[in-house]
Amino acid sequence: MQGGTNLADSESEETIALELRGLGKAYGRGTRAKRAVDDVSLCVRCGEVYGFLGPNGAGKSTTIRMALGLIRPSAGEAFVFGRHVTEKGALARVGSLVDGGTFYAFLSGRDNLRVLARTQGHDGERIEQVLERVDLSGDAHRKVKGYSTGMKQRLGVAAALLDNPDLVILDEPANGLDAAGIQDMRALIRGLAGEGKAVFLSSHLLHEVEQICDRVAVVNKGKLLREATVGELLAKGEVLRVDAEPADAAIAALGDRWPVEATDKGLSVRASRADTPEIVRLLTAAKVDVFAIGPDDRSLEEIFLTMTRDPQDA
Ligand SMILES: Nc1ncnc2c1ncn2[C@@H]1O[C@H](COP(=O)(O)OP(=O)(O)OP(=O)(O)O)[C@@H](O)[C@H]1O
Repeated sequence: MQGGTNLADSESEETIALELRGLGKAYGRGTRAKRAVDDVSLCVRCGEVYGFLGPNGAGKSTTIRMALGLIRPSAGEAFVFGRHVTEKGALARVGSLVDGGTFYAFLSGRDNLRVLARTQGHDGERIEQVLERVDLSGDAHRKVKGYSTGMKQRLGVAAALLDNPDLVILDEPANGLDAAGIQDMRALIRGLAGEGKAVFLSSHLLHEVEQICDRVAVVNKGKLLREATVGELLAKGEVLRVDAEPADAAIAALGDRWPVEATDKGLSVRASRADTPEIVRLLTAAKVDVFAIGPDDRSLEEIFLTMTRDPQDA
C-alpha cells in the first residue's frame, strides 16, 4: 500500500510531515514482554512544533527511533511526508537529533559537520549558517572532546539542520543546556516552525513544552494519554476549581452535568464561569459546603501530574 493514501482528504501529504499509526514496541517475549510503546497514533503538520511529553521511561525515545526507522515497530507504521519510513529515500527531508548526536571527539565541531555534509552528498555550504544559528561559530574550531554537554547538544541540532530538512525531530533538545541556552533553543525551534518546517520534539520539561509547542501529546507507560493544543490542555477559562466538602457528595452532585476531576487542590470542573450560580445551587441542594469557586489556573505541570499519576499511588 502506498503510504499517505489513507490520509484525510482535507489534508494533503505536503502538510502532514509525520504520521504515526498505531505504533507499538514490545521488548522481551511471552509473559516477560514489556510494552515500551503501545498504540501511539499522531500527526505532525508543517509549520507546527509538536511536543511529545512524558516522564522518564514513558516511551518517547523508543517512539522517535521508530519514527526514524532506527528500530522496527512490533505494531503499526510510521510515514514521513506520506512515505513509509522504511522506503528508500523517505528520510531525505528529515533532520534529527537522537541521543545528543554522535560525533568524532578528536575532530572540531566544524569538521564534524564537514564529514556529515559529505555523507549527505553536498559540499556543506550551509555549515557556517547552521553553526551561527546554534551560536557555535566561536567554538567551531575546537575539538568536540572539549565541548560541554550543552555545546554537543547545540552541535547536534546544527547537524540536524545541515541538510535544510522540512521535518526536524529532536529527542530532548533542552538536555544539558543552561537557562540562556534553553532560551536560544526555544527561539531557534519557533523560528524553524515559522519557516514552515515541522518540528517534533520530546521533552520531560513541561515548562519548555508549554512555551514552544503548538500541540502536545502526553505519554506515559507507552500510551498516549491525550493529544491537544497547549491551550486546550490548560483549558483556560473553561475549567473551574471548586473548593467544596465533602468532595464525594460534590462529585455526585455535579458529575452528571460536567466532567469533574478530583485534584490535590479541590475539584476541577470542566464548566464555564457562567455555570457558577448553577454549580452553587446544585451543591447547596446536595448539602455540600462551598468554600470557594474560581477559574482553575492549573499549570501544565499540575495537569500532567494528574494525568500521569498511577492510581495505585493515590
Ligand atoms: N532495548 C531495550 N530493551 C528493553 N527495554 C527497553 C529497551 N529500550 C527501552 N526499553 C524500555 O522501554 C521503556 C521506554 O523507554 P524509552 O527510552 O523509550 O523512554 P523515554 O520516555 O524516552 O524515557 P527516557 O527519557 O528516560 O529515555 C522503558 O521502560 C525502557 O526501560
